[in-house]
Amino acid sequence: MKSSILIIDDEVKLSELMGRILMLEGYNVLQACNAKNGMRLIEREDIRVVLSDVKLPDANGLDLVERIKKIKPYIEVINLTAFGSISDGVLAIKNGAFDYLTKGDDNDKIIPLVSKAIAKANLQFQISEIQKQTEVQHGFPIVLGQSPAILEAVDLAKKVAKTDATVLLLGETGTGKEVFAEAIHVESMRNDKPFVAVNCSAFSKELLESELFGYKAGAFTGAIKDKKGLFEEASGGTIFLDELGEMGHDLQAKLLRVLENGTFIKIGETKTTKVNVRLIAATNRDLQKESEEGHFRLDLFYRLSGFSIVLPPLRERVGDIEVLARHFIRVYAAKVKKKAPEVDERFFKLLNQHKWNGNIRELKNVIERVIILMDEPLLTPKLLPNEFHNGGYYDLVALDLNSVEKHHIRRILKYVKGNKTEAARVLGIGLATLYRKIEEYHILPN
Ligand SMILES: Nc1ncnc2c1ncn2[C@@H]1O[C@H](COP(=O)(O)OP(=O)(O)OP(=O)(O)O)[C@@H](O)[C@H]1O
Repeated sequence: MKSSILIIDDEVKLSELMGRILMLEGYNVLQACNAKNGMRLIEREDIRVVLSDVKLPDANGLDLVERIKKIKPYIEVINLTAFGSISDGVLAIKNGAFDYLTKGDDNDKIIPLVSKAIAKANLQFQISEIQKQTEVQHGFPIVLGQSPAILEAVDLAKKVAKTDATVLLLGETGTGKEVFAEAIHVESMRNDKPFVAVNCSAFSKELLESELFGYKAGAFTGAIKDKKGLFEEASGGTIFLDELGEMGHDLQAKLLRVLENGTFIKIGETKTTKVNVRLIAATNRDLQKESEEGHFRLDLFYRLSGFSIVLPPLRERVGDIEVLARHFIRVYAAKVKKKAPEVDERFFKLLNQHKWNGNIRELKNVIERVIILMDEPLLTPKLLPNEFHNGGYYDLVALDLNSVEKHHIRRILKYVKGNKTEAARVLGIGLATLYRKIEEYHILPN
């Protein structure tokens, strides 16, 4: 894409000549004969460099630098000063201009100077875009949405963030439990210390213990030197244990001890280690039921459930789907360096009707796919996968939710040629959850 340059000068002939020189260099050139028109163009157009005369009919070009930077800080301004007016040039740079050119005298300097200013402005523009995206990725602003259910969850989370209480986040897969956990950490007094997230289902039971609590050299074959566990890594900060329901009974006992008195014993060690870590746990399983059935320690369940926050599934916050979708559209369009597209209203209508079993993660993936597929700056329903359309996959099978889930898992397993790790990633669930569902639904290998 060509970079745009704006020339603000009431001397039309000179400005046209400069414009032609710059156009021949491949730039897109816009012109304004006074500050008012220039500012209007700056607001409306994607301009990176401004060449502005110092003596404009309605303003002083030196003061314009500040006004421009106020609305688009990445734009670089080059002031055009009258012959012999060094003081203007000095003042221009003092005011934040990139440089100055003496009118009629510096024609051979224009191109290299503009090219340097463009390079700097483009870099600043990219940085400001990245900052815009990361700004919303911390704390509660990231928890997008206005539905009563999510506002209530945010309110609870903000209140508990200021304390040191253990928090249990409950909600289906992809509802944003990890996003919430990090937001609680960011809003807490511990935010200058680490936030360590662990997905318990990603490790075997034995490995999980050594990951969390570490071991002493010689504790088992292969334990060549002492290893710090993630609890120690999170020292002073917060540890987030996702899919906690996957943890074995022995480890649950060890976790309870850390919660009760802040100590644990490393594998192969005899003395205790002390840690000061806040715990946030999450699960998409019914821990109360599992505790009553003996699959989860009741004492640990009581200890954890002191402060629980339920994250609503996306289908219960339909009003937020468009807000989230628009956010992901902006993020993914920027990622593939495309301009954020317009969106056909029917596109949102289909999104609102969808069941979203994979919740926000599913929505995010659908939007990423759509942005990759789009080849015009308009999102239409035809870019959405089959299951969004009448007569699509789910309508055809039209079965109860469990059958649809079973059918879908089978379909994905076939798609990834039986690779369970890949299937769990595509489905947006933990590996252990996938194994549990395969067993539950008696899904046979293809
Ligand atoms: N409010 C939000 N705004 C933007 N993105 C979000 C939001 N909530 C969740 N996401 C995105 O959705 C995806 C799923 O979120 P997250 O991992 O927090 O869910 P989860 O409930 O922990 O899922 P699981 O139970 O499967 O681990 C992530 O990619 C996350 O960035």
